[in-house]
Amino acid sequence: MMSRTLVAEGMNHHKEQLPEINPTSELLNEITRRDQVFSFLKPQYNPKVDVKNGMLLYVEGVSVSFDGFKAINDLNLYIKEGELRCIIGPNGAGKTTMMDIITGKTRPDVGDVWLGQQLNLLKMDEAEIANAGIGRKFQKPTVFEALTVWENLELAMAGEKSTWRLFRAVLSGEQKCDIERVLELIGLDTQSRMLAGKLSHGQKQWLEIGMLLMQKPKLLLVDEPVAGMTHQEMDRTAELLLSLAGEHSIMVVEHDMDFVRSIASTVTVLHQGHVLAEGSMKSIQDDQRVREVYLGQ
Ligand SMILES: Nc1ncnc2c1ncn2[C@@H]1O[C@H](COP(=O)(O)OP(=O)(O)OP(=O)(O)O)[C@@H](O)[C@H]1O
Repeated sequence: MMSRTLVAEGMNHHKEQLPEINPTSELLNEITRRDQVFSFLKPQYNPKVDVKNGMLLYVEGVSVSFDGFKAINDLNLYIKEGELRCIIGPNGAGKTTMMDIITGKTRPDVGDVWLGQQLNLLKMDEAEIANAGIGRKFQKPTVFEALTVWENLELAMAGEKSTWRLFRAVLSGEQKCDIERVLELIGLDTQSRMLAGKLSHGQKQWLEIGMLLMQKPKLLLVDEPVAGMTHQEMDRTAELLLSLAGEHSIMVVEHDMDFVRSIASTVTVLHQGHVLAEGSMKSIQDDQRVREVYLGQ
Protein backbone atom coordinates (compact mmCIF):
# COMPACT_ATOMS: atom_id res chain seq x y z
CA MET A 1 0.00 0.00 0.00
CA MET A 2 2.74 2.38 1.02
CA SER A 3 5.32 1.26 -1.46
CA ARG A 4 6.93 4.08 -3.32
CA THR A 5 6.58 4.13 -7.07
CA LEU A 6 10.11 4.14 -8.34
CA VAL A 7 10.76 6.99 -10.67
CA ALA A 8 13.84 7.91 -12.61
CA GLU A 9 16.60 9.22 -10.45
CA GLY A 10 17.55 12.53 -11.85
CA MET A 11 19.50 14.66 -9.49
CA ASN A 12 22.70 16.48 -9.99
CA HIS A 13 25.26 15.98 -7.32
CA HIS A 14 26.80 19.34 -6.68
CA LYS A 15 29.78 18.75 -4.52
CA GLU A 16 30.67 22.14 -3.18
CA GLN A 17 33.55 22.71 -0.83
CA LEU A 18 33.84 25.09 2.07
CA PRO A 19 36.49 27.72 1.43
CA GLU A 20 39.94 27.13 2.84
CA ILE A 21 40.21 28.56 6.32
CA ASN A 22 43.47 29.53 7.93
CA PRO A 23 42.96 28.78 11.64
CA THR A 24 44.57 31.76 13.31
CA SER A 25 42.55 32.05 16.49
CA GLU A 26 40.82 29.90 19.02
CA LEU A 27 37.48 30.76 17.47
CA LEU A 28 38.63 29.79 14.02
CA ASN A 29 39.96 26.57 15.43
CA GLU A 30 36.66 25.87 17.10
CA ILE A 31 34.72 26.54 13.93
CA THR A 32 36.99 24.52 11.68
CA ARG A 33 36.77 21.66 14.15
CA ARG A 34 33.00 21.97 14.41
CA ASP A 35 32.78 21.86 10.66
CA GLN A 36 33.68 18.17 10.98
CA VAL A 37 30.61 17.76 13.15
CA PHE A 38 28.10 20.06 11.57
CA SER A 39 27.07 18.91 8.16
CA PHE A 40 24.80 21.94 8.02
CA LEU A 41 27.82 24.20 7.67
CA LYS A 42 27.91 23.42 3.99
CA PRO A 43 26.51 25.43 1.12
CA GLN A 44 23.02 24.48 0.07
CA TYR A 45 21.71 23.37 -3.25
CA ASN A 46 18.25 22.34 -2.05
CA PRO A 47 17.07 19.81 -4.59
CA LYS A 48 13.33 19.74 -5.00
CA VAL A 49 11.65 17.05 -2.96
CA ASP A 50 8.67 15.44 -4.63
CA VAL A 51 6.16 14.51 -1.93
CA LYS A 52 3.44 12.89 -3.98
CA ASN A 53 0.91 11.14 -1.74
CA GLY A 54 2.07 13.36 1.14
CA MET A 55 4.86 10.91 2.02
CA LEU A 56 8.26 12.42 2.77
CA LEU A 57 10.50 9.56 3.91
CA TYR A 58 10.49 5.97 2.74
CA VAL A 59 12.58 3.34 4.50
CA GLU A 60 11.83 0.01 2.85
CA GLY A 61 13.21 -3.46 3.53
CA VAL A 62 16.35 -2.09 5.13
CA SER A 63 18.81 -4.38 6.91
CA VAL A 64 22.34 -3.88 8.16
CA SER A 65 24.66 -6.24 10.01
CA PHE A 66 27.71 -5.52 12.07
CA ASP A 67 30.00 -8.54 12.32
CA GLY A 68 27.11 -10.86 11.56
CA PHE A 69 24.75 -9.18 14.05
CA LYS A 70 21.62 -7.73 12.42
CA ALA A 71 21.27 -4.30 14.01
CA ILE A 72 18.53 -3.39 11.51
CA ASN A 73 16.40 -6.23 10.22
CA ASP A 74 13.94 -5.66 7.37
CA LEU A 75 12.94 -2.22 8.60
CA ASN A 76 9.97 -0.49 6.98
CA LEU A 77 9.13 3.01 8.07
CA TYR A 78 7.27 5.87 6.40
CA ILE A 79 7.09 9.48 7.54
CA LYS A 80 4.43 11.81 6.15
CA GLU A 81 5.01 15.42 5.27
CA GLY A 82 4.56 17.55 8.38
CA GLU A 83 4.29 14.57 10.71
CA LEU A 84 5.72 14.44 14.24
CA ARG A 85 6.74 10.83 14.87
CA CYS A 86 8.18 9.41 18.06
CA ILE A 87 10.46 6.39 17.93
CA ILE A 88 10.87 4.35 21.07
CA GLY A 89 12.49 1.03 21.80
CA PRO A 90 14.77 -0.65 24.31
CA ASN A 91 18.53 -0.12 24.31
CA GLY A 92 20.10 -1.68 21.24
CA ALA A 93 16.80 -1.71 19.29
CA GLY A 94 18.49 0.03 16.36
CA LYS A 95 17.21 3.61 16.75
CA THR A 96 20.59 5.27 16.34
CA THR A 97 21.56 2.94 13.51
CA MET A 98 18.30 3.80 11.75
CA MET A 99 19.10 7.52 11.97
CA ASP A 100 22.66 6.81 10.82
CA ILE A 101 21.23 5.11 7.74
CA ILE A 102 18.81 7.95 6.96
CA THR A 103 21.58 10.54 7.25
CA GLY A 104 24.08 8.53 5.21
CA LYS A 105 26.48 7.78 8.04
CA THR A 106 25.85 4.03 7.75
CA ARG A 107 25.06 2.22 4.51
CA PRO A 108 22.54 -0.62 4.73
CA ASP A 109 23.29 -4.04 3.25
CA VAL A 110 19.92 -4.11 1.51
CA GLY A 111 16.84 -1.92 1.21
CA ASP A 112 15.75 1.47 -0.05
CA VAL A 113 15.76 4.89 1.58
CA TRP A 114 14.15 7.76 -0.32
CA LEU A 115 13.34 11.36 0.47
CA GLY A 116 10.18 12.00 -1.46
CA GLN A 117 9.75 10.20 -4.76
CA GLN A 118 12.97 11.22 -6.41
CA LEU A 119 15.88 11.43 -4.00
CA ASN A 120 17.56 8.11 -3.41
CA LEU A 121 19.42 8.76 -0.17
CA LEU A 122 21.54 5.66 -0.59
CA LYS A 123 23.19 7.31 -3.60
CA MET A 124 24.01 10.49 -1.69
CA ASP A 125 26.73 11.27 0.84
CA GLU A 126 26.13 12.81 4.26
CA ALA A 127 26.58 16.41 3.10
CA GLU A 128 24.26 15.92 0.14
CA ILE A 129 21.61 14.38 2.38
CA ALA A 130 21.88 17.29 4.81
CA ASN A 131 21.63 19.72 1.93
CA ALA A 132 18.60 17.91 0.56
CA GLY A 133 16.75 18.84 3.74
CA ILE A 134 17.46 16.32 6.49
CA GLY A 135 18.76 17.90 9.68
CA ARG A 136 19.98 15.87 12.63
CA LYS A 137 20.14 16.97 16.22
CA PHE A 138 22.37 14.80 18.37
CA GLN A 139 21.67 14.34 22.04
CA LYS A 140 24.46 16.58 23.27
CA PRO A 141 24.06 20.26 22.38
CA THR A 142 26.82 21.43 20.06
CA VAL A 143 26.62 25.17 19.59
CA PHE A 144 29.43 27.68 19.13
CA GLU A 145 29.86 28.77 22.71
CA ALA A 146 32.12 31.70 21.89
CA LEU A 147 29.52 33.27 19.60
CA THR A 148 26.24 34.95 20.48
CA VAL A 149 22.90 33.28 19.95
CA TRP A 150 22.28 35.54 16.94
CA GLU A 151 25.70 34.74 15.44
CA ASN A 152 25.09 31.02 15.85
CA LEU A 153 21.90 31.33 13.85
CA GLU A 154 23.58 33.57 11.29
CA LEU A 155 26.37 31.06 10.81
CA ALA A 156 23.93 28.22 10.32
CA MET A 157 21.86 30.11 7.77
CA ALA A 158 21.23 28.53 4.42
CA GLY A 159 22.25 30.52 1.40
CA GLU A 160 24.07 30.67 -1.83
CA LYS A 161 27.02 32.38 -0.23
CA SER A 162 29.67 30.41 1.57
CA THR A 163 29.37 30.24 5.31
CA TRP A 164 32.31 32.54 5.86
CA ARG A 165 31.31 35.17 3.37
CA LEU A 166 27.81 35.05 4.70
CA PHE A 167 29.02 35.37 8.25
CA ARG A 168 30.87 38.55 7.42
CA ALA A 169 28.31 39.98 5.04
CA VAL A 170 25.57 42.45 5.80
CA LEU A 171 22.37 40.48 6.15
CA SER A 172 19.44 41.27 3.94
CA GLY A 173 16.13 42.26 5.53
CA GLU A 174 14.74 38.85 4.69
CA GLN A 175 17.65 37.06 6.32
CA LYS A 176 17.24 39.15 9.47
CA CYS A 177 13.54 38.30 9.49
CA ASP A 178 14.42 34.61 9.21
CA ILE A 179 16.70 34.86 12.24
CA GLU A 180 14.11 36.83 14.20
CA ARG A 181 11.40 34.32 13.35
CA VAL A 182 13.58 31.41 14.52
CA LEU A 183 14.61 33.29 17.67
CA GLU A 184 10.95 33.71 18.53
CA LEU A 185 10.16 30.07 17.75
CA ILE A 186 12.92 28.78 20.01
CA GLY A 187 12.05 31.34 22.70
CA LEU A 188 15.47 32.99 22.75
CA ASP A 189 14.57 36.43 21.37
CA THR A 190 15.64 38.21 24.53
CA GLN A 191 18.92 36.24 24.63
CA SER A 192 19.95 36.99 21.05
CA ARG A 193 23.05 38.97 22.07
CA MET A 194 24.06 36.55 24.80
CA LEU A 195 27.04 34.23 24.29
CA ALA A 196 25.79 30.73 23.60
CA GLY A 197 28.19 29.43 26.25
CA LYS A 198 26.15 31.29 28.89
CA LEU A 199 22.86 29.60 28.00
CA SER A 200 21.30 26.87 30.13
CA HIS A 201 21.39 23.29 28.89
CA GLY A 202 17.80 23.51 27.64
CA GLN A 203 18.42 26.82 25.88
CA LYS A 204 21.46 25.35 24.11
CA GLN A 205 19.30 22.50 22.87
CA TRP A 206 16.72 24.98 21.54
CA LEU A 207 19.45 27.05 19.92
CA GLU A 208 20.78 24.00 18.14
CA ILE A 209 17.28 23.19 16.92
CA GLY A 210 17.11 26.82 15.76
CA MET A 211 20.40 26.39 13.88
CA LEU A 212 18.92 23.43 12.07
CA LEU A 213 15.79 25.45 11.31
CA MET A 214 17.88 28.12 9.61
CA GLN A 215 18.51 25.50 6.93
CA LYS A 216 14.76 25.14 6.39
CA PRO A 217 14.91 21.35 6.69
CA LYS A 218 12.11 19.12 5.48
CA LEU A 219 12.88 16.41 8.02
CA LEU A 220 14.40 16.88 11.45
CA LEU A 221 15.82 13.89 13.30
CA VAL A 222 16.01 14.68 17.00
CA ASP A 223 17.80 12.34 19.38
CA GLU A 224 16.68 12.39 23.03
CA PRO A 225 15.96 16.12 23.15
CA VAL A 226 14.88 16.27 26.79
CA ALA A 227 17.67 14.26 28.42
CA GLY A 228 18.99 16.36 31.31
CA MET A 229 16.22 18.97 31.07
CA THR A 230 14.10 20.36 33.88
CA HIS A 231 10.33 19.73 33.74
CA GLN A 232 9.78 23.30 32.66
CA GLU A 233 12.32 22.92 29.86
CA MET A 234 10.67 19.67 28.81
CA ASP A 235 7.30 21.40 28.53
CA ARG A 236 8.85 24.17 26.47
CA THR A 237 10.56 21.59 24.21
CA ALA A 238 7.25 19.80 23.69
CA GLU A 239 5.66 23.11 22.67
CA LEU A 240 8.54 23.84 20.32
CA LEU A 241 8.45 20.48 18.55
CA LEU A 242 4.66 20.63 18.26
CA SER A 243 4.88 24.10 16.76
CA LEU A 244 7.42 22.89 14.17
CA ALA A 245 5.32 19.95 13.01
CA GLY A 246 3.25 20.77 9.98
CA GLU A 247 5.90 22.89 8.38
CA HIS A 248 8.55 20.23 8.98
CA SER A 249 8.45 16.48 9.48
CA ILE A 250 10.05 15.54 12.76
CA MET A 251 11.30 12.21 14.01
CA VAL A 252 12.03 12.18 17.73
CA VAL A 253 13.87 9.33 19.43
CA GLU A 254 13.15 9.56 23.12
CA HIS A 255 13.19 7.34 26.20
CA ASP A 256 11.14 9.62 28.43
CA MET A 257 7.63 8.21 28.11
CA ASP A 258 5.90 11.21 29.69
CA PHE A 259 7.50 13.41 27.09
CA VAL A 260 6.55 11.03 24.28
CA ARG A 261 2.99 11.00 25.59
CA SER A 262 2.93 14.79 25.57
CA ILE A 263 3.88 15.15 21.91
CA ALA A 264 3.16 11.96 20.03
CA SER A 265 0.34 11.32 17.67
CA THR A 266 2.03 8.26 16.17
CA VAL A 267 4.60 6.18 18.00
CA THR A 268 6.83 3.56 16.38
CA VAL A 269 8.31 0.87 18.59
CA LEU A 270 11.58 -0.60 17.33
CA HIS A 271 12.74 -3.95 18.60
CA GLN A 272 15.70 -5.94 17.29
CA GLY A 273 16.01 -3.62 14.31
CA HIS A 274 12.42 -4.11 13.21
CA VAL A 275 9.13 -2.26 13.73
CA LEU A 276 7.37 -4.14 16.50
CA ALA A 277 4.33 -1.88 16.69
CA GLU A 278 3.11 1.45 15.40
CA GLY A 279 0.11 3.55 16.33
CA SER A 280 -1.28 5.93 18.92
CA MET A 281 0.35 6.05 22.34
CA LYS A 282 -2.73 4.34 23.76
CA SER A 283 -2.60 1.46 21.27
CA ILE A 284 1.15 1.08 21.95
CA GLN A 285 0.62 0.98 25.68
CA ASP A 286 -2.13 -1.61 25.29
CA ASP A 287 -0.05 -3.79 22.97
CA GLN A 288 0.96 -6.95 24.82
CA ARG A 289 4.08 -7.52 22.66
CA VAL A 290 5.28 -4.00 23.46
CA ARG A 291 4.67 -4.52 27.15
CA GLU A 292 6.69 -7.73 27.05
CA VAL A 293 9.72 -6.51 25.16
CA TYR A 294 9.81 -2.86 26.03
CA LEU A 295 8.07 -2.26 29.28
CA GLY A 296 9.16 -5.65 30.73
CA GLN A 297 5.65 -6.67 31.75
N1 LIG B 1 29.27 0.31 14.32
C1 LIG B 1 28.79 -0.74 14.98
N2 LIG B 1 29.51 -1.88 15.11
C2 LIG B 1 29.03 -2.95 15.76
N3 LIG B 1 27.82 -2.98 16.34
C3 LIG B 1 27.06 -1.88 16.27
C4 LIG B 1 27.49 -0.70 15.60
N4 LIG B 1 26.51 0.22 15.69
C5 LIG B 1 25.50 -0.34 16.39
N5 LIG B 1 25.84 -1.60 16.74
C6 LIG B 1 24.98 -2.54 17.48
O1 LIG B 1 23.72 -2.51 16.86
C7 LIG B 1 22.69 -2.60 17.83
C8 LIG B 1 21.75 -1.43 17.69
O2 LIG B 1 22.39 -0.28 18.22
P1 LIG B 1 21.74 1.18 18.24
O3 LIG B 1 22.76 2.08 18.86
O4 LIG B 1 21.27 1.52 16.89
O5 LIG B 1 20.52 0.97 19.20
P2 LIG B 1 19.63 2.09 19.95
O6 LIG B 1 18.22 1.65 19.79
O7 LIG B 1 19.99 3.43 19.43
O8 LIG B 1 20.08 1.92 21.44
P3 LIG B 1 20.16 3.03 22.63
O9 LIG B 1 18.76 3.30 23.04
O10 LIG B 1 20.96 2.30 23.67
O11 LIG B 1 20.89 4.22 22.06
C9 LIG B 1 23.36 -2.67 19.19
O12 LIG B 1 23.44 -4.04 19.59
C10 LIG B 1 24.73 -2.11 18.91
O13 LIG B 1 25.69 -2.66 19.79
